Amino acid sequence: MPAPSVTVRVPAKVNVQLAVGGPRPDGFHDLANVFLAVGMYDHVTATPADALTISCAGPGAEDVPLDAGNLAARAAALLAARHGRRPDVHLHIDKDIPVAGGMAGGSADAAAALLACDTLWGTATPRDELLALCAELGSDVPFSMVGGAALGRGRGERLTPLPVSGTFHWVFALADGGLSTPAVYRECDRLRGDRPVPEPEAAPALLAALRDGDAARLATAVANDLQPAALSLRPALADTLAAGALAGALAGLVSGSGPTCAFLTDGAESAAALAAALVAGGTCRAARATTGPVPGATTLESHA
Ligand SMILES: C[C@@](CO)(OP(=O)(O)O)[C@H](O)COP(=O)(O)OP(=O)(O)OC[C@H]1O[C@@H](n2ccc(N)nc2=O)[C@H](O)[C@@H]1O
Ligand SMILES: Nc1ncnc2c1ncn2[C@@H]1O[C@H](COP(=O)(O)OP(=O)(O)O)[C@@H](O)[C@H]1O
Repeated sequence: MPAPSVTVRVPAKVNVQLAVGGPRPDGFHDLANVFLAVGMYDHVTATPADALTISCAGPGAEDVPLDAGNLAARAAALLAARHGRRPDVHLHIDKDIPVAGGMAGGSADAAAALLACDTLWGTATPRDELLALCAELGSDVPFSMVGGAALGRGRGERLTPLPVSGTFHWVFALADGGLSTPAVYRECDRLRGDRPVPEPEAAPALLAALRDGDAARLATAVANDLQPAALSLRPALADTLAAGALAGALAGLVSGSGPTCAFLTDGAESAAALAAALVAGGTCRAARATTGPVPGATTLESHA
């Protein structure tokens, strides 16, 4: 008999539109956040243990906290408390999503840990309760659980699924080091100064391009209100965006709070060529071609 364990695969995200409102009294910002889950994955494996412990392997693992501050650990502790049990589990995170990269790696691990522990412990938490726990853990965590494409309102946690035709081809230019999400929101506020900020709204043309699977139209509609702030904090990202445009991307933008840059292409071949050109140009640490939408957190193996 193998040791009882549950492995969950969970994808990264890109924000094809991120419209950011003014700061709220609670420190968050209202958003119109159009999420797309893309095929870059972390894997979280839950195994019974005497106490809640975490290990992590993969690129950037040295920057992932292994204490109670790890979002996956917080997820396990929250689920255990909800069911009045001890969080007696070891969580191993196999990381492929860039750490602090604007691709929701920590949120992904939190969603995966919730699903893995719920399966391992047989707690059978109803889906709507799992999603409420996700929202307690972080604004992006509900989307990591559901995947696909969705519009996030409020601070990004109130989701409406979006219809998408076909598959979009992306290249992600990975940067050295991360950017702090709160610092990027603060910089966004600072750059805006006293200017009035409109209510964030999803662009109808963008939603139509997703629905129709039209990459060329999507390319004209992608937008990220956090991009000026990310560029202000990390000016070298302008070189990465320029390199992608020069190499033929349909569109390029900073992913969420950055520093990963996302490029839309018209197919798998263009994506592979663009990734090679970006790496050869030397403006990024690595470049990865992949597609979206893909499903959210998914249980792969269960030996419970
Ligand atoms: C910017 C986005 C875009 O999807 O993702 P990343 O680029 O970080 O992956 C998200 O809004 C990040 O969501 P997430 O990383 O879950 O943020 P949370 O843990 O909820 O909040 C961390 C901090 O970010 C800021 N924050 C977050 C969400 C929001 N709507 N307004 C904010 O101002 C606040 O300073 C908050 O204290
Ligand atoms: N499981 C986790 N994976 C990655 N980072 C985590 C995790 N748990 C907590 N963190 C912390 O969250 C910060 C943001 O990481 P991450 O979620 O990868 O980036 P982003 O918010 O840009 O999408 C990291 O710098 C790290 O300190």
